[in-house]
Amino acid sequence: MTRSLTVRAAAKINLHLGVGAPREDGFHPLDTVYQAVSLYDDLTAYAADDWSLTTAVAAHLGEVELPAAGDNIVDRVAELLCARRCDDGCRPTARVEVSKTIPVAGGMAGGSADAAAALVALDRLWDLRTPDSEMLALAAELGSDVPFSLIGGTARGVGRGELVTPTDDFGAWSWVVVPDDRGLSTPAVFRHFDALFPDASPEPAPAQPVLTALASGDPVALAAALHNDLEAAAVDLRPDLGDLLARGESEGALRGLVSGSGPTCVFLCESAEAARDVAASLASTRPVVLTAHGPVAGAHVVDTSPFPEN
Ligand SMILES: C[C@](O)(CO)[C@H](O)COP(=O)(O)OP(=O)(O)OC[C@H]1O[C@@H](n2ccc(N)nc2=O)[C@H](O)[C@@H]1O
Ligand SMILES: Nc1ncnc2c1ncn2[C@@H]1O[C@H](COP(=O)(O)OP(=O)(O)OP(=O)(O)O)[C@@H](O)[C@H]1O
Repeated sequence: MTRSLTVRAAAKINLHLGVGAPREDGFHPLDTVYQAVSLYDDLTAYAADDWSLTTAVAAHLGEVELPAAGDNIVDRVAELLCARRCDDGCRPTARVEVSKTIPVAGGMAGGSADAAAALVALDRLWDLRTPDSEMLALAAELGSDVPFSLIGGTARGVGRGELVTPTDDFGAWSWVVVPDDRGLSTPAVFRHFDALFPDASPEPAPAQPVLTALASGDPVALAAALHNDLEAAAVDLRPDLGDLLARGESEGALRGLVSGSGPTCVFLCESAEAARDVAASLASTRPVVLTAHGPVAGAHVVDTSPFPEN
């Protein structure tokens, strides 16, 4: 029987996204608070003699183009892990299948989740035993959100978002998630932020109000503290998002927020029941409305077949 393992990785919401003026390397300094929420991609890696990758996107997310095998972030993970952790001259071999339910190009770190899942799965399949600190460093090379996708839960991110520290979170938070059938490009949203705010401070807005609200466990306090500096840029590029945010709040959400660089909009609700009610109301005019809860775990193994214990 072929050895295989499946790793699951979650989407993220930025509860706080403070963005400073761009650094010399073009990246923006961030002070952000990530929360992993219960929308997942599953990645299964099978032992094989060659390298192959297939992706499948959940039907409800519509017709979306993902980069072809060879250009996918999962290919980059395999190359990087092999180059840094395998013997000279080795090449990546595995058959990898990615099954996506995280909206694509939606501001919920779908590609980053797949990268984190691939790091965990291939490290285990190839028995590399990469230390956690090196896994986090490799994750940071792959993308600013990837270290958070590894650790999950609720965490503060600084630097360009890649320097993550778990934070206290005493709540069980209920979300409505409204994806959009047209993605927004993350670099384009950051560029639009620069155009709208040419005098932005180099120091991003501090995350303290959200950290305090998380420690209270009170949804009303968290709703008041939610903050996203990219929201104005995303809404300026896509004014319909502003209408959606207002509508969710009028239907009973405590607060609507663009997720990261958008265009997915998320709505914090008082309870799971309230989230179901808001979702049902929004579903009368939107093709896809989901509910989710957070925080949930980072990239973790959910199935092995048969796989020797170390
Ligand atoms: C918007 C967020 O999702 C919030 O968590 C992230 O900042 C984006 O994270 P990501 O998609 O993992 O981003 P990366 O793959 O590292 O970078 C993609 C592009 O986004 C822009 N970028 C990203 C992160 C950052 N701190 N400043 C930036 O300006 C840059 O144009 C970069 O070329
Ligand atoms: N495995 C993958 N899954 C999804 N997108 C991928 C993958 N590999 C590469 N991409 C590409 O990466 C880009 C960003 O997609 P992704 O779904 O990560 O967006 P996002 O959620 O907005 O990211 P973030 O919130 O981290 O900025 C898209 O152009 C997408 O086609």
